[in-house]
Amino acid sequence: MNPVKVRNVEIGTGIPKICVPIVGVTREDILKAAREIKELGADVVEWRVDWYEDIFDAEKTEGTMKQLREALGEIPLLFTFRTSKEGGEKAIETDVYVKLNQDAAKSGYVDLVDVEAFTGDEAVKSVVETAHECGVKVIASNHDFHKTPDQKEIVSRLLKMQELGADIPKIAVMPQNKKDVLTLLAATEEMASDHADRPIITMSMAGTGVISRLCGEVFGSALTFGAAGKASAPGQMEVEELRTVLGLLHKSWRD
Ligand SMILES: O=C1C[C@@](O)(C(=O)O)C[C@@H](O)[C@@H]1O
Repeated sequence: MNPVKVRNVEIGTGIPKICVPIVGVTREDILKAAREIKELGADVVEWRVDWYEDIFDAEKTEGTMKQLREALGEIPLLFTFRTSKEGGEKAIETDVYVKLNQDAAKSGYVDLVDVEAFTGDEAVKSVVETAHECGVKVIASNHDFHKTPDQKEIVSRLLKMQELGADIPKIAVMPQNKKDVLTLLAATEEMASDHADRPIITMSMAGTGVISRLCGEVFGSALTFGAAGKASAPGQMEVEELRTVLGLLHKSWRD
């Protein structure tokens, strides 16, 4: 397993890292959330730019990104445009999406970018290439807000992300019952133990899947999303509670 180092945070070793999303609409809201998260503490902050009202104005976006970087100090920043196809707030053309991510990587203000793995292989590879040239890490992602694919399919999607050159493959799926949560956990364990040469991130969403956001250290998910106020997906716990549970499990769990 090769951990991924961003600033002072090592993703892929020890307690799963906590990533807190910012889902503000205005620059003011976004910076306010950043200051609050800095107080609360987070290993990584995700800026969900699909919520931002000026995301298609390159100048304003760069200005907000710069201020966000300053507000966060040394906390690593993940830039994520979640498309409406995968549960996000806005639709976007592929070429605009690629450029947005490449510009973010080139800005020097972000440490990681999220690229949706099913954007098209060439598009994904070009984001990965630019990001790596800029020293920025890439999380490839896939979301199913309706169901949980079978174990083989989940593993094959994560493998595809690894093959496309992502530093961290990620998948979020919706359980329709408790067995679906077990399927996600089994796929996580299989991928982490047998196939992955890098950290992975997985979660089963909503209340039914909440256990999957807590047990990453056991089954092999390196990072978990926790909310500071407004959650960016169903099932996220509040950061402080999440940190407590992860710490308690870490104390007693041995492989
Ligand atoms: O990909 C993910 C995971 C997520 O959907 C979750 O379920 O916690 C939350 C999103 O903000 C993030 O980009």
